[in-house]
Amino acid sequence: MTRPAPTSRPPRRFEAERVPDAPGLAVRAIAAKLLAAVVDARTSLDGLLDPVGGHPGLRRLDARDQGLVRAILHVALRRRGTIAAALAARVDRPLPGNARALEHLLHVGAAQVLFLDVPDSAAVDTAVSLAKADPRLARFAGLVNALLRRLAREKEAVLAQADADPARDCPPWLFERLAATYGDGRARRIAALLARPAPLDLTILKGDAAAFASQLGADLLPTGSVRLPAFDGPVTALPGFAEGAWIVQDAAASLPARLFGAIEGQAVADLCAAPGGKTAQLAARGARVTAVDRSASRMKRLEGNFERLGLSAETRVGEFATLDLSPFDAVLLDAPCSSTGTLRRHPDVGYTKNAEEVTSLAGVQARLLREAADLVKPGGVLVFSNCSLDAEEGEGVVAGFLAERSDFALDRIQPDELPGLSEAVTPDGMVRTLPDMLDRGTLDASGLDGFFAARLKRAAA
Ligand SMILES: C[S@@+](CC[C@H](N)C(=O)[O-])C[C@H]1O[C@@H](n2cnc3c(N)ncnc32)[C@H](O)[C@@H]1O
Repeated sequence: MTRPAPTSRPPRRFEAERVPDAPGLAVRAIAAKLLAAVVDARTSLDGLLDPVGGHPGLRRLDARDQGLVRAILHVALRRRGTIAAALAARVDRPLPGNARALEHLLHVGAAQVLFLDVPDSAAVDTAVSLAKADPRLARFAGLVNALLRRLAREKEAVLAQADADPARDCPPWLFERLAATYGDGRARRIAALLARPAPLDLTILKGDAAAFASQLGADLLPTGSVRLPAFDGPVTALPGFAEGAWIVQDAAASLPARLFGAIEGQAVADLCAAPGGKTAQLAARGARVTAVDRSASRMKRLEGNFERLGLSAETRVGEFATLDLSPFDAVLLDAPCSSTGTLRRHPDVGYTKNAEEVTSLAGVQARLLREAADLVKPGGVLVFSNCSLDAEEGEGVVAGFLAERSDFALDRIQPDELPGLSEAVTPDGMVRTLPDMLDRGTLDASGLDGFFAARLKRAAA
């Protein structure tokens, strides 16, 4: 990248396509911009970080620097409450309310100082340089310097207190809902897990999971998934990737497809299929799968994944209720939801979603469940699932459906269907995983995504 020619005009603020190219500066400038996009404009981080369609400045960085941007953003969002409190405790008076860019720059600096293996001097100096280069922030450069240096000096004290109140790092609207549903103590335990980086879980599609776990020195979970708690490299380098032996999938996300039991040779529809994790599980177990998704680009990803995995499925793009589909022996509806159960992997969700959206998504799910039910043959099975922590999107949707549809009944899931995770089976026979389940000794090795699943059976004709 070449440096822009010197200009006599005052420096412009950095735009997406105009970022500084001194070592390390672009990384922090982009991180601050993307943090603003998530927190202020509620933009999904996945879209911003996408290697193809994501932020243009990010795409120009090399893989290592892209990784650093991702790491800064993940920890800045996951630990947002701790960072905000640590900064607030070290300023004499509150930062000016309109200085959002200053706040984002400080959060990016503090995330590195407190939680990442980045030299303090690099974190502080880049923040100060960026402040000086931005006309809105130049007058705060001294404050940025003093505040981040003080944070670096007092890091140990901050970190010693970081886990004292797990609720602090949970977006307040979400904590309120968790506490209302699961009680204050449980909500705090869930929040403590949500503040940790997620382990890497693999679902083994070919071969023996136990042998694979021992080859990798990984943890074989009682659910059958293989867990690498602190994996930080490219998954493509792991054995079995090229052979399509496994998919990356949280242990909780692997459960809904398992609830169908033996499905070899059956006609199974996966109606919200892309990018295809659960579709792959169904196809690997010998079902004749029809995969539907309304998103053509996500369906392309499913097809790419299936190529690597050496699996096949019929694919259809469109809203499933508008397509000409004949009824199936079994149907999976893994519905779009608020995704709050995946916060550990997607820490932006707490800032891009809110309580109103939970209610509106529950309405969408209720409609999709009604539509999906019509695609189940008499005597057939329908599994409804999503990755929300919210009862309104799970138990509430199923209760509303059963009140309307006398031709369907709950097919109760038995605790022994989820070995090692029977606590996730509710008294009504549904699955509700919570992030504080699946204790594996340490916080970083424990937990799983929040997921909901119910199995419904249609009456025989
Ligand atoms: C939670 S994601 C599915 C994840 C997927 N089951 C997996 O395990 O990889 C929800 C998907 O539903 C799709 N979708 C939403 N409404 C739809 C509809 N009416 N018909 C088909 N697909 C839909 C979205 O495009 C999105 O890909």
